[in-house]
Amino acid sequence: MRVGVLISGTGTNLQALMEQAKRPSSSAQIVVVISNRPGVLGLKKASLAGIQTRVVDHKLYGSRAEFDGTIDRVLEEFGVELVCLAGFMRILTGTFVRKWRGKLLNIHPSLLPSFKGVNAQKQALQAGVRVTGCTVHFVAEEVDAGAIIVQEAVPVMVGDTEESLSDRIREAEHRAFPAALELVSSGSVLLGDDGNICWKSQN
Ligand SMILES: Nc1nc2ccc(CNc3ccc(C(=O)NCCCC(=O)O)cc3)cc2c(=O)[nH]1
Ligand SMILES: N[C@@H]1O[C@H](COP(=O)(O)O)[C@@H](O)[C@H]1O
Repeated sequence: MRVGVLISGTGTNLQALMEQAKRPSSSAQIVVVISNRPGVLGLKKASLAGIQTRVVDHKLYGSRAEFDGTIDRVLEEFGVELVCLAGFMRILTGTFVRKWRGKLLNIHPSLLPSFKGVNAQKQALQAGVRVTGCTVHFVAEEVDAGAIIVQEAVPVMVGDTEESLSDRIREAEHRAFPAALELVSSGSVLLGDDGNICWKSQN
């Protein structure tokens, strides 16, 4: 399946997805990486891997609709069938999310539905939970509320800072996101019409 990855920064999740897609057994082929910010490290990672990159700078657009419309045009240009949000930090419009329903995956650094939104790791520390983690989900219009595909638990250690916890969660992200990408690109998992996860029996 032809995959597009949207990034905004470092691209450590992108790196994990690219390594997964390179494996011979993978059903995914990453064909384009799009960043809403120019010059980020993730773009260099993609180029080093020989993957085409595009920058769609949200600051150059008068509206979210126009920004999303340009992203959509690039995805269509590359014949993308599945989109991964890997550290992508712009909220997408309902029109875009509806068009790509069931073809749009996001990674969030908490066990949803706990700790939605930005600074999820900080919310976990402030709540005093002993276990947090990461979630890969289908993107719905409501932020961080889509059907859950894969989760991985991560322990909170005594003395953890936002940084030490984020590093530990990110290691889990780099396992969870590639696993979810395979499940969806191989057709094992899809988003049902009722909005719930549907696991296709492979026999
Ligand atoms: N409609 C829809 N779109 C999304 C876009 C990105 C992400 C990634 N996770 C994100 C979750 C939250 C934010 C956020 O609140 N950023 C500050 C406002 C930035 C802005 O003004 O755009 C960004 C990405 C998830 C979603 C989602 O669940 N639904
Ligand atoms: N979605 C969130 O964006 C952060 C940065 O991701 P990356 O740019 O290192 O892939 C990660 O912590 C991820 O949970």
